[in-house]
Amino acid sequence: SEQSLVSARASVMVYDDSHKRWLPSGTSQGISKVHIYQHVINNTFRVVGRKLQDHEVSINCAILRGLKYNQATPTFHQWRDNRQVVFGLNFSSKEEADSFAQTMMVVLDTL
Ligand SMILES: CC(=O)N[C@@H](Cc1ccccc1Cl)C(=O)N1CCC[C@]12C=C[C@@H]1CC[C@@H](C(=O)N3CCC[C@@H]4C=C[C@H]5CC[C@@H](C(=O)O)N5C(=O)[C@H]43)N1C2=O
Repeated sequence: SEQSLVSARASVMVYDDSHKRWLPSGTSQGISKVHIYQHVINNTFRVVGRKLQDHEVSINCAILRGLKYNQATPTFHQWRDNRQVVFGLNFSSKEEADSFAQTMMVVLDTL
């Protein structure tokens, strides 16, 4: 019932506001395969990432109207979820960052 619109390799990070530093998301560092999934029945979207090594879920974040997607650098993009958690994606390549961002912008336009 969910289809992947785009996938990209990225290191998923979460910003620790209290210590002003980025932490790897999940129990270990490592590259994830990060998708934007569309739930076709209720037309909702989310970002889901799983570590390449052990398939641990590194991100599972709804894409909601009004999300501000910041392309801080060509390979590091970031946004706040609706609980104000800041996620960062450190992409493995500029090409993957571009295709992910392009799909994200299209999704945000349809919300
Ligand atoms: C208005 C607003 O909300 N602004 C938010 C951003 C935002 C804007 C608009 C909409 C949504 C959002 Cl979320 C904001 O500024 N935020 C969100 C939390 C963190 C941060 C605050 C302070 C620090 C200062 C430096 C900067 C930073 O984090 N980086 C610089 C650019 C890439 C650089 C790349 C990689 C990561 C990998 C580890 C660390 C490193 O390279 O070692 N690092 C970096 O250093 C990265 N910060 C931020 O991005």
